Amino acid sequence: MDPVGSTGAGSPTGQRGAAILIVDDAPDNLAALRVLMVEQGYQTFVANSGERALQLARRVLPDLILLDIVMAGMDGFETCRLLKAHPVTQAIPVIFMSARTETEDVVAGFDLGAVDYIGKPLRMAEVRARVRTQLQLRASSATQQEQAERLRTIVDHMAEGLLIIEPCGRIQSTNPACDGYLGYGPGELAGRHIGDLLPPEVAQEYLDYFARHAAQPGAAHGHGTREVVIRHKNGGSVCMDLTLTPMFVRQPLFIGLLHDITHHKRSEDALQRAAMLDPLTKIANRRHFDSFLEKEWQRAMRTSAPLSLVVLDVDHFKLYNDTLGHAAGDVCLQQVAQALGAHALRGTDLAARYGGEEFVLLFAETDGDAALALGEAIRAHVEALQLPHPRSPTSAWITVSIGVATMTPGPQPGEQAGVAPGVQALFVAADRAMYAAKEGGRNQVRGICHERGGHERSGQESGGQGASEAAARLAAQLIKDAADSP
Ligand SMILES: Nc1nc2c(ncn2[C@@H]2O[C@H](COP(=O)(O)OP(=O)(O)OP(=O)(O)O)[C@@H](O)[C@H]2O)c(=O)[nH]1
Repeated sequence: MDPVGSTGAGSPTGQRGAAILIVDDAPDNLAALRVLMVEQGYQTFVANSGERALQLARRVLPDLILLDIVMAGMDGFETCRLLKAHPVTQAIPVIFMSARTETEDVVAGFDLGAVDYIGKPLRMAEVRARVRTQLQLRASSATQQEQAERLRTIVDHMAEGLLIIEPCGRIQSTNPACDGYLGYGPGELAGRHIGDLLPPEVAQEYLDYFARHAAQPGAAHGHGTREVVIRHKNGGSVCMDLTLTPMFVRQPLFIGLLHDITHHKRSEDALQRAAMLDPLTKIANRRHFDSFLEKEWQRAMRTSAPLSLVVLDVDHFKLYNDTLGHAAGDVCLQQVAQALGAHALRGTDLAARYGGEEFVLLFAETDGDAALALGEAIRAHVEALQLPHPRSPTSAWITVSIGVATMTPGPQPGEQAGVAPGVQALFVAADRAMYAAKEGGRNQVRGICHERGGHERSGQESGGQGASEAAARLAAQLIKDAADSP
C-alpha cells in the first residue's frame, strides 16, 4: 500500500509527520482511519492483511501500528507476535482494534506486547486521543533513551575517571578511564570497597562523610577536591585529584571524579628538587642548606644535642682557574662536592655548596670531637683525590681549608621566627675557624667548640700548624654573646 501524505496542516499533537501504519481488512474502517490520521498530519500507511503489514512495517518502520485483530488469513494477534519477534519491528508500539472486548482478549493483546486496546465500533475521537498519547509517550521515551546514550558516550570517553560509590563505600560502577588509571579491566572494580583503593585514614574520612550525608541528606554538599594517593592494581600508587559529589537517585550515591595528576606531581617534585640543588655540583644549594640548618637548630634546641657546622674553602682556587682554565675549575668543584657528599651519610647530615669554591656541611647530634674528626676525614679525602694543582704554594694537589664549629643550643626565649642569632654565631665561628686554617697554612682543619654547661673549647686543629689564637678567641666570644643574648 502506498503512504497517504500528510495534509500539511498543523498537528495538534505535536507529532506532525509521525508515520502510522493502519492494518484492517475492512475497507470502510481502513478508509475512515486513514482520513482521520491524515487530518492529524500523520504520514499514513495502510495494509489490509497481516502479511502485508509485516512487509510494510519492516520497510517503513512506522512510529505506531493500529492493528485489527480479526482478519482473514493471519490475524492481528499472530501479526503482533511476529512484529515483536523481529528485532527491527519489536519496538514499534502496537494498538489493537477489535470488536472482541472480552477481558481475556484484551489481556491476550497486552500479553503480546501491545500498548493499548481499542474496542470496535471505533469512536474516532477516542482513536485520535489514544494515538496521540502513544506517540507522545514514544517521543519522550526516545528522548530519554537518546539522553541516556549521549550520557553513556560522554562517560565512556571522558578523560576523568568516574566512580559511583554507595554510602557503605562499595563501588557500584566505574568508567573506562577510571579502570585504565587504576589498572583494572571493565567491571572489575564494581563491588569492591573504597578501602581497597585508598589509605585507611582517607577511606575512613570518606566513610564518615557518607555517614554525615546519610544523617542529613539535605544539608550535605560536595566533599570538594583533594589530592589522594590511590593503590594501582599492580601494587603501585597513582596520585590523583578526587572530587566527590553526592547524588540522590532513589538511594543516596556519591560520584567520584578522578583527575590524574601524576605527571603534574612528578614535574612539581622535579622542580622542587631542582630548586634545592646547586646546578654545577648537584649537591644542596645555599637556600636549602639555610632552611635545613634552621630546622636542625630548632630541633637541637628541643633535644639539647650538639650541632656541628663545617665550612670548607678550596685553597688557591683562583690560581687553579688561572692555570687550568675555568672549565677545569668547574670539574674540580664537582669532584670536591662529590667527596663531601660521601661524608654526609645520616638523614640529619647535609653537604651544600654555599657559593663559589666554598662548601658547608651540617652534622646534627655531633659533638666537637666527632665534628673535628669528620673535618679531618674530609680534608684527607680531598687531598687523596690528588687533583693536580700545578702552581699551588701549598701542595701539588688540590687541598682545602676547613673550619669546624660546634654548639649545643638550648631553649632560648629570644629565638623564634627568622634566623636565630645562635645560627649566625655558629656560622661566624666556623667561618673564623676556616680563616684560621687558611692563616695557619691551609690544608688543615680548625675547630671551635662551645657546648652548653660552660664547656668551651677553641683553637683545636688538625692537619696543619697551630691555630690563630686571636681568631679562635674572637669566635668563642661571639658564640658566648649569642648564647647569652635573650
Ligand atoms: N671554575 C669556577 N671557579 C669559580 C666558581 N665560583 C667561584 N670561582 C672562583 O673561585 C676563586 C676564588 O678565589 P679567591 O676567593 O680569591 O680564593 P682562592 O684563590 O681560593 O684563595 P684562598 O681561598 O685564599 O686559598 C675565584 O677566582 C672565583 O672566580 C665556579 O663556579 N667555577
